[in-house]
Amino acid sequence: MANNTNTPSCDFIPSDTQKQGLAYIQVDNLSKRFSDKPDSLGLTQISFGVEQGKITAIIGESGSGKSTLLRLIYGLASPDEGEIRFKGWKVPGPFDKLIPGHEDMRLVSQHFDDLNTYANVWDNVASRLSNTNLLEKHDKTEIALNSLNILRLSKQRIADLSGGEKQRVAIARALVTGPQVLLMDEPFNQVDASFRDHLQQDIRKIVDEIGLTVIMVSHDPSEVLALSDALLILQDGNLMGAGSPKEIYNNPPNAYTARLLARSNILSEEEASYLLPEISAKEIIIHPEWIRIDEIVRTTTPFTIQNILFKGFYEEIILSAEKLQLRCINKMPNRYQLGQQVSIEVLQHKAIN
Ligand SMILES: Nc1ncnc2c1ncn2[C@@H]1O[C@H](COP(=O)(O)OP(=O)(O)OP(=O)(O)O)[C@@H](O)[C@H]1O
Repeated sequence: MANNTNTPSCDFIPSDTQKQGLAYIQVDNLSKRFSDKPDSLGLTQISFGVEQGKITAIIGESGSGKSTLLRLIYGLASPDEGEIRFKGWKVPGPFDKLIPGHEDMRLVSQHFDDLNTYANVWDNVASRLSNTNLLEKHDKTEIALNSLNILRLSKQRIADLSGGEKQRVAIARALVTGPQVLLMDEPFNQVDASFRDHLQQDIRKIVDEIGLTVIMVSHDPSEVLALSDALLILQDGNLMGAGSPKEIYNNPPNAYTARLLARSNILSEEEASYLLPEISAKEIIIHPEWIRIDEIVRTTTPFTIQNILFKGFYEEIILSAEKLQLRCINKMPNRYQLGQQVSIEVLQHKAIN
């Protein structure tokens, strides 16, 4: 579906020249403020590159600037400072074009605003294509519906579909014109857990088969860790981390990232001195699975099991000792009782200075 040429489409700024040696999508020193909302943090001096044919996920708390960043990449808003380049060319902003939005990209928004509720699935997707070649229009629509596994829903009205099915139509509608970049804002928001996995697998398959580049916004750590090739972590408009999910999860650059991805224990130096007296650092990150419970009490100041939360095949255990409280994972449910005293071993930690 995607067409991978290096020449600019008609989507370029006439005075611009193509810069060489940049990432497929290169964001440099990007800042955005909203004048009608002076207290809003917008985005502050963000720089990163996006690789072609990969899934990049932008994750952060609500209001951290995820959707703003996606809209800037697409060209629906213009930066106050910095620039965004796609294949070396500046992405035109809303004042550079009659219809904002880069021609080689498609944005699937959170609320399916794009779909015609009363038209059927086929027409919603086919209507993106011109009537100059009806056979080609038919084939492309069929391919797009097939790739999202919704060909069987062709005759159904959008109004009669589930949230997950609507999401599939919205993606098929975005892909039918063969964009090179697909931007998705919270794509799995309205999809329940069992359908989510299938949709994620379908998206991965499309990315691998046609070399599509995907940038998606999410606030769900399990989703981004499982699906993305690269992660961008946003907090209050600042880029707090960038890298592969494994790298960032196992070696979080800061406490915010660790809390967001792993619901980590973040200990102050004083708190940490109780557990890891040999470490001197401003903060110590300990993921819940980096703690091992030892039933034999080996110290004079043991931990007490305060709470045991049933999570299916594992338990989340809350431990406390003096002022310190820790969350850890127990993969052998029903082994411990509330109030039981235990020792713990910290298998791994990350010190932040
Ligand atoms: N058009 C706008 N005008 C004024 N303020 C805006 C506009 N768009 C976004 N903001 C503000 O910018 C900040 C970032 O918003 P944004 O929607 O990008 O965050 P987000 O991380 O996507 O949040 P959520 O997860 O809740 O969707 C917020 O304070 C928001 O109110």
